[in-house]
Amino acid sequence: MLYGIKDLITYFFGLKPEYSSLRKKEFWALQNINFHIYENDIVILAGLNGSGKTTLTKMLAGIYETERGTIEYHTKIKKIISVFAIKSGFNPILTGRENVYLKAAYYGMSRKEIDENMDFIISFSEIGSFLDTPIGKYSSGMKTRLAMSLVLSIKSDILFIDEAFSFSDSKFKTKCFKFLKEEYSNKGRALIIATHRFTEISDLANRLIVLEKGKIINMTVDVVQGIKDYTAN
Ligand SMILES: Nc1ncnc2c1ncn2[C@@H]1O[C@H](COP(=O)(O)OP(=O)(O)OP(=O)(O)O)[C@@H](O)[C@H]1O
Repeated sequence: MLYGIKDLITYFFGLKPEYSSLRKKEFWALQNINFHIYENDIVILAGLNGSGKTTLTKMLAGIYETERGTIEYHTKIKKIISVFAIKSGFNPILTGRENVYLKAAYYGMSRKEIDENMDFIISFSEIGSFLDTPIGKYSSGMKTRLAMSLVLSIKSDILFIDEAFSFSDSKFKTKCFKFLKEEYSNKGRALIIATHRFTEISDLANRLIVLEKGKIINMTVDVVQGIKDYTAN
């Protein structure tokens, strides 16, 4: 916390903190990371708790800045959507429908865009008449369904998903994976999923990146073998 305050003060005066070495108790959350994401890539980010998946995803999505090194986008990218804590941002006293408008605004969507996407969201989520029920009465899985249907309705060039399927039933998960494959494997877009449930999505991905203590320890196009090696170790 002390370092954070010191750094904030430094930033406040328009400077960037530069340290030649780590301060006491600091460590690199990510180090020597180097890879490309291509059009039509569906990449699984795997790794143990604390290996750096979320940090990397947030950096790629532009939420965290890099302290060293660069992230370059070579193609024209109009929309990047990143999904962390899929169920967050819902207001329990508003209905599902009202919450869709609220949450979609966080993703930068206009009212017109949401109106256009609403039919898809209703049919994909399959929550039926619950759409006009306060979301506080929803189960965790129903909230996930609604939030995920909203995300999938948005035509993003790059989609980052961090552990978003935990509360979904297997039927909905399968439907999402099928949709993601159709949408992200051949339309010039890209999908990056950080997950511990990679066996469920091994068919979906064309690349696997395994992180350990902030470093890439395996990067392979043989996703099935990569997952076998990862789980064996
Ligand atoms: N805001 C933060 N401040 C300080 N350290 C952080 C912060 N966010 C993450 N870390 C640290 O960075 C490391 C990587 O965390 P990260 O959340 O990226 O791991 P992860 O692979 O996504 O883990 P999990 O599988 O548990 O979600 C961890 O040691 C974590 O404690």
